[in-house]
Amino acid sequence: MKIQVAIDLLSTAEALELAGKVAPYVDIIELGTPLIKAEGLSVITAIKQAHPDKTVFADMKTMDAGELEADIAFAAGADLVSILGAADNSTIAGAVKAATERGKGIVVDLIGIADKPARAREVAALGVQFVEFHAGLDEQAQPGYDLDVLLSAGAASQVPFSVAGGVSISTIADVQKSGAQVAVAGGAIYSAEDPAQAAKELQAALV
Ligand SMILES: O=C(CO)[C@H](O)[C@H](O)COP(=O)(O)O
Repeated sequence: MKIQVAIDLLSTAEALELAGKVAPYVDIIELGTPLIKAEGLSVITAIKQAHPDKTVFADMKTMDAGELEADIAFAAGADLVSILGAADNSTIAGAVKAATERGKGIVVDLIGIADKPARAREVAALGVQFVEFHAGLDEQAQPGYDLDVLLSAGAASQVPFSVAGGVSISTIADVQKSGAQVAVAGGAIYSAEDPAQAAKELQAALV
C-alpha cells in the first residue's frame, strides 16, 4: 500500500517545508484543495520541481469542465488530479481524456456520495486510475463518524481504491487490511509535532 500525504496548509512555503520533511516516507504528495485555491496552480509546479521523483496529486475536486481543469493541473506538473464522483460522467470522461493524452491519471473522489461502492464501479469503468473513498474534514467532525464504514465500502467496491478520512497511526493497519492501494493522511502528518516522525511511523506500520 502507498502512503499519500495531504498537504492542507495555505502557503507554498509551508507546503515545500512539509514536503521536504516527509518526502522520504511517502509515495504521493497531495496539494490540498485549500492550498491550490490560496496559491493557485503554481504550488503544483513548485512541489513537482522540488520532488520530481514523487507522484504529485492535485486535489482539484473538479465538478465541471473536467478536461480543461485536469489539463491545466497536468500542465502545471500534476501526475494525478481529483474529480468529484458527484460530477457528470461526461466531466469524468473529459478528465480521463486529458490524462490519457498526457500519460497521467485521474482519481475520483467519492466525498458526499451515499452509495460509494456503486458509484465507484461506474467511474472505474470510465478509466480512472483509482477511486478515493473519502469522508471530508466536516464529515469527520460529526458525532459518530467511523472510518470503518469507509473501509468496508472500499472493500465491497472491488475496484482499486484509496481511503481518506482522518487516517492515523491507529487506523493505518486497518486501511491496509481493507485492500486499499493508497492510504491518505493529512492532519495525522501536518498537525503532528514532528511531521517527519509521524510519516515515518505510518510507513513503519505497513506490513
Ligand atoms: O481532501 C481533504 C479534505 O477534503 C483532506 O486532504 C483529506 O480528508 C485527508 O486529510 P485528513 O487525513 O486530515 O482527513
